[in-house]
Amino acid sequence: MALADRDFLIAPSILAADLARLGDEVHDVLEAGADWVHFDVMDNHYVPNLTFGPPVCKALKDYGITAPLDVHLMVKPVDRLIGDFLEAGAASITFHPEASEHIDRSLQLIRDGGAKCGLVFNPATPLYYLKHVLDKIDIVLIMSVNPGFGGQSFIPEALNKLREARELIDASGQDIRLEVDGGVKTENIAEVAKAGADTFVAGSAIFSKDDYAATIADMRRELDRLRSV
Ligand SMILES: O=C(CO)[C@H](O)[C@H](O)COP(=O)(O)O
Repeated sequence: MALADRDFLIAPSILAADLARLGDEVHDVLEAGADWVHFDVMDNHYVPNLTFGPPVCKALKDYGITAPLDVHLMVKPVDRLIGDFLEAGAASITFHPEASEHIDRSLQLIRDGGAKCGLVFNPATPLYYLKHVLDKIDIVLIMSVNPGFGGQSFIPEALNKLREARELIDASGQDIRLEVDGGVKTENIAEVAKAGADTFVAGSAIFSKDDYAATIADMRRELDRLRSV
């Protein structure tokens, strides 16, 4: 899809929010203009960190959050958490192909539960699996850091991966979002969009600032500027 026609979404990662005030933080960032809420699930097994699970996702729904909750599973095994996240109100669930015993089955479980599904690729994981499931996914998520921690620097090689994924998606003719996660900020968002991304996860770049609305507006200005060139 041509850059000018792309609909860009900003998905703040709650990993960087003040977790003691999570409901308010998510409310505030949505009021500030965010589109999705990115929900990083880490299990201290697939990645060396531990975050939150389905009860926290449900608590956000119960708090009144209606924006899509974009659940990124950094867990192994994958399947046994899918049902609980579907029940908790996840709008989309993505997982790492190498963490799933049966990729097609995991995708099917998510779709059967009515959520959007997708695959996540770490910086050194090839897009190899993609071609077999392009007609069955809604999201491709490219990690631009090694998963497990917020606040890391963007790995430049991810730009090549984004270009490659964009070509595959466009050639497939499918309606698939190309999401990017890790080290995305106002200063690099245009370059990342130019490489093909349309959905931007940003944690520390947004939550470390006092004014979320100004930060998100700055990001959108960068994206608009790129679109108008
Ligand atoms: O999935 C993640 C780490 O595994 C985070 O979502 C990601 O790193 C975003 O944080 P930041 O914008 O601070 O880099």
